[in-house]
Amino acid sequence: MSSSHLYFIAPFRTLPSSPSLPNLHRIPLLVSRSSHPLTHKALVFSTGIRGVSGSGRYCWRTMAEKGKGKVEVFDSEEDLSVSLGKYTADLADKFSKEKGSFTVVLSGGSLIKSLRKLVEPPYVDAVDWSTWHVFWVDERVVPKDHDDSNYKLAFDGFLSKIPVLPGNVYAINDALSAEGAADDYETCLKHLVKSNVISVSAATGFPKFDLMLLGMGPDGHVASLFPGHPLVKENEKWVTFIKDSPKPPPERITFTFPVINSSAHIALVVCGAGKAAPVNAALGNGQNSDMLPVQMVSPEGELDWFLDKDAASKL
Ligand SMILES: O=C1O[C@H](COP(=O)(O)O)[C@@H](O)[C@H](O)[C@H]1O
Repeated sequence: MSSSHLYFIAPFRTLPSSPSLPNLHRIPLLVSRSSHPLTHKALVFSTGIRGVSGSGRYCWRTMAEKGKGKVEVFDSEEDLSVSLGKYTADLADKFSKEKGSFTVVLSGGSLIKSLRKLVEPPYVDAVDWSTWHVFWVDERVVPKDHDDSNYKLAFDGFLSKIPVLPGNVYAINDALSAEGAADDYETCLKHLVKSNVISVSAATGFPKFDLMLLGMGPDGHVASLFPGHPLVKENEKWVTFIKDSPKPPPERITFTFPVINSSAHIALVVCGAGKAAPVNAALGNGQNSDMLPVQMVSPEGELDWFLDKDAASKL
């Protein structure tokens, strides 16, 4: 897709209501974006509940393969960040009202920049930050003040700008080895499960976080789970470590797929043409023999893709 192409499909309300719509994504593209009277920021592809997401936004809800989740494609990273801010704030509000807490898991990398709207009005003042419990899906084994630290990235770009309770921010212990830090983080999670801060999946017995905000690397890695690495198959540990990460720095700790996939909600946030190929591998119709880590993200809850148009350009 590109902005110069015709790629509007149909406003949601014009779609037939039958749940058996076959492969709507194959319907020829119909209307030029610029010529249509309604404004829209995104196309929404979904396997989920039918409905319009946001005012004036066209929704294309399909009955495509289950497990791929809802996909929103934004004109720009700026538009994506506006939507991601609202999505995160809405989920925080929902879980905080339901159970008095909101457990959110951050990635490193470009994800943190895409959370910038949360540190601006209205969210910075309106969100009840006291209910937030913040975790990392992966961390590099470096001191917390090191430029490679995912904690530092999140602190500088997000956490230092919101009144989250310091005791509710669960960074890894940077005084430990990779093995030690992974064990320590898993022990920390187990305590928080016991004290009911973190829920448990009835289906899997693994911790069930309210929201995981995942980025994806250009090779299709998520967290520190890299293509072809045996760690992608870890199915017992909650947190594990890697000492030969293909992306520097080599030593990291990471949540495992059983934990990632026990989440109530996962947002996969991907921007840039350099990531279009793995996005297409995950969401396109082609078959590939070796599953990329991003293709193994399949939560028991809801999966929402936030793509800018460059990341979606091969779909
Ligand atoms: O190394 C990492 O990379 C991924 C992707 O980062 P991005 O900058 O390409 O968005 C990130 O999600 C992960 O947390 C991080 O440790």
